[in-house]
Amino acid sequence: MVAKTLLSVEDLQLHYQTRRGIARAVDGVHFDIRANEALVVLGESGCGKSSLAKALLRVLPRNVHRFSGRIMLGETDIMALGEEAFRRDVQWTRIAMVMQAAMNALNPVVRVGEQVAEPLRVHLGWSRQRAMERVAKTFELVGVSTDFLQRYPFELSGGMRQRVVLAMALVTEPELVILDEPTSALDVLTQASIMNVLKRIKQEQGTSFMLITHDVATSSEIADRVALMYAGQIVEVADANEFFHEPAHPYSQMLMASVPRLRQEEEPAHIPGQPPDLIDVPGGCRFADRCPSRFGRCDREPEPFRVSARRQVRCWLHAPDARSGGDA
Ligand SMILES: Nc1ncnc2c1ncn2[C@@H]1O[C@H](COP(=O)(O)OP(=O)(O)OP(=O)(O)O)[C@@H](O)[C@H]1O
Repeated sequence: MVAKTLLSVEDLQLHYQTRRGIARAVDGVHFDIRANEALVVLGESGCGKSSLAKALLRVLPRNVHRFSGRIMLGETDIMALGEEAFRRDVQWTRIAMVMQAAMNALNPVVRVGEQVAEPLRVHLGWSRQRAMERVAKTFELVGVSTDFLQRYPFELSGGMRQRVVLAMALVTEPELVILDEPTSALDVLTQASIMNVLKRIKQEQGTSFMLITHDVATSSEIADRVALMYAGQIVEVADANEFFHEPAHPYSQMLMASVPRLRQEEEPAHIPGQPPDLIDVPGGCRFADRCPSRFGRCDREPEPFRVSARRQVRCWLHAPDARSGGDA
């Protein structure tokens, strides 16, 4: 049976006003996430991954110039909700997030059990006792002994602190948990144990995850699907197996060729050039300057072409008429 679509995003835009001009951090993004699915969002630094996450949870800075598009969460059109309804019914309760470097942002003078209870107390208005019972259950879920409830953050290792912030995101039993670079500050063994925790939670709780990272190796651990971002847009979204073994977009292909592998004889490839400035994005395909397959059509901006039921590629090579010649 095909799982239901949990989140569906169409033409999402998040632009910032800056002194130099408008930064188009998220610029026409389309994708969906199914129930009990892990979508990994990959991309180079600065391509808009965190902005995409913040747009979904509506945690926006003051200098937003434009925030638009359509986001359906189940049957709810969450873009149509006013601030108060969004905060009450969606934020931290149906969609929760582990922000980048969250484990370093724990309050040093509050016991971790109390901190994890906060979303239940603040957003759901639960009593202290009821909240602490749920926190204890969530600690077990993420593999933290309940003896740690009374501890302060500085008494915990990095891996344990990361599990605590994960517990904070899971404690309200949200349908979607967004994780922004959840393991980048951790050693490889701790990273692997956190990924195992996520996999187990996904299996046991049916939670959907959107995991943001620039680390292809970590992402392959958990990904059911992969979305690759470039210059504020998703250039390819595909089932993980297809993405890792037969990437379709030229940028995806170059990215996969650049991943170092153990015992590899030849040097991993590198992608020449730089991503464009988001304040001054070129017309046409944003990857064209770095693309070895560039051709005539790339002067116009491609749309995301659906090449199969589960795969979209924003590249003219994959336009419906490209295989029959097009206007190349
Ligand atoms: N509040 C803001 N005001 C202006 N520009 C911003 C703001 N936040 C992010 N940006 C810019 O938007 C672009 C996308 O940033 P974002 O943090 O979303 O990218 P990212 O892919 O998550 O990067 P990283 O992997 O380094 O965290 C960058 O050019 C960044 O400088």
